[in-house]
Amino acid sequence: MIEVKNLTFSYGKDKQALHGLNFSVADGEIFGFLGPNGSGKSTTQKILTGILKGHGGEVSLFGKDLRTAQTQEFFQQIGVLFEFPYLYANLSAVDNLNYFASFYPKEQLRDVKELLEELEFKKDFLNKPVSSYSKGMRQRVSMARALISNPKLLFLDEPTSGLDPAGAVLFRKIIEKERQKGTTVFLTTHNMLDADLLCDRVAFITNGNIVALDTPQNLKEKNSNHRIVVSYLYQGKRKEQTIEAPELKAGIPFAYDEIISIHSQEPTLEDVFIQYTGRGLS
Ligand SMILES: Nc1ncnc2c1ncn2[C@@H]1O[C@H](COP(=O)(O)OP(=O)(O)OP(=O)(O)O)[C@@H](O)[C@H]1O
Repeated sequence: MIEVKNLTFSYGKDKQALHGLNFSVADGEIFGFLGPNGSGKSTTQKILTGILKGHGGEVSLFGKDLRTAQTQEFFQQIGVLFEFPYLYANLSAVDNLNYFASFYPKEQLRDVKELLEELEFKKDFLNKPVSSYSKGMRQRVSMARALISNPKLLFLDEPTSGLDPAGAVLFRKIIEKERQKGTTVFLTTHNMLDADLLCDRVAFITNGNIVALDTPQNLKEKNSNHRIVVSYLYQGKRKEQTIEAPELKAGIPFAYDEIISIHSQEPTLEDVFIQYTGRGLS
C-alpha cells in the first residue's frame, strides 16, 4: 500500500527534516510511526498525504508514484485525521461533515448521523456549533471526517489525544473495526499504549531517521533482559528474587513455601524507544 525509499525532505537550505527513510506498509496493516517532538512524523505524514511537495527519494501509494498519483481518485481513497482539528467553528458537527462529504461520490459515503452515533457523540450537540464543543467532541468530529468516505488508507495523527480513557478505548475499538474491514492505517502517535495495542508494526523515528522497525512484541523481546522476578513466602517471611528466564525450565531454583507472584521484566515499548533514541516521547 505504501512504499517509501530513501525519503528526504528539507525546509529551506538549512533544515533537513528527513534523512532518507525506508519503510513499507502492507495492505490492511496498522503501521505505527512513533517519535519525539520534532523528529519528522508530521513532515512524513504531510508528504504521504500530498500536503507537502518537493520530497526526495521514491514514494508510492496504491502502487503509483506519489508525484503522479495525486488525482481526484487518489484523494477519494484516503482519510486523514489531523493532529489539530480542521473544522469550521461556526458550523455544527452535522454541517461540517455534510460539507466534507460533498467532496466524495455519494455511493462511497457513510451516514453522518450513524457515524457520529458510533463515535458516541452527544446527540443534543449535533446541531450546535463546533465552537461550543469540548476537545473530546471535536476529536470525535475529526475522526468522523476521516471515516466519512470509507477510505482504503487512513492517516491518523494522535487519534486519542484529548479523549478521556473511555473515549480512548472507544477509538481503539473503531480503529480495530477498520482493520477488520481491511483498511490500511498509518498511525502517528506519542501514545505507547495505542501503538502497543493496535499496531502490527511500529517504526521509531528520531532526528529524521528511522532507528528501529518491527512488531511491538519483537521490539520488547529483543530488548528484554530475560529476567523474572519471583515474590514468595518462605518460613513466614515475604521475599523476592530475580532469576534468569531459562533457569525456570528446571522449576523455581530456590526454597519457598508459597509463590505470591511471578513477573517478567520485559520492557515497555516506551523503555525500548528510550533505549534506541536516548529520548522520551514528549
Ligand atoms: N514549516 C517548517 N519550517 C521549518 N522547519 C520546520 C517546519 N516544520 C517542521 N520543521 C522542522 O522539521 C523537523 C521535523 O518536524 P515535524 O513537525 O515533522 O516533527 P514531528 O515529529 O511531527 O513533531 P511533533 O511531535 O511536535 O508534531 C523539526 O526540526 C521542525 O522544527
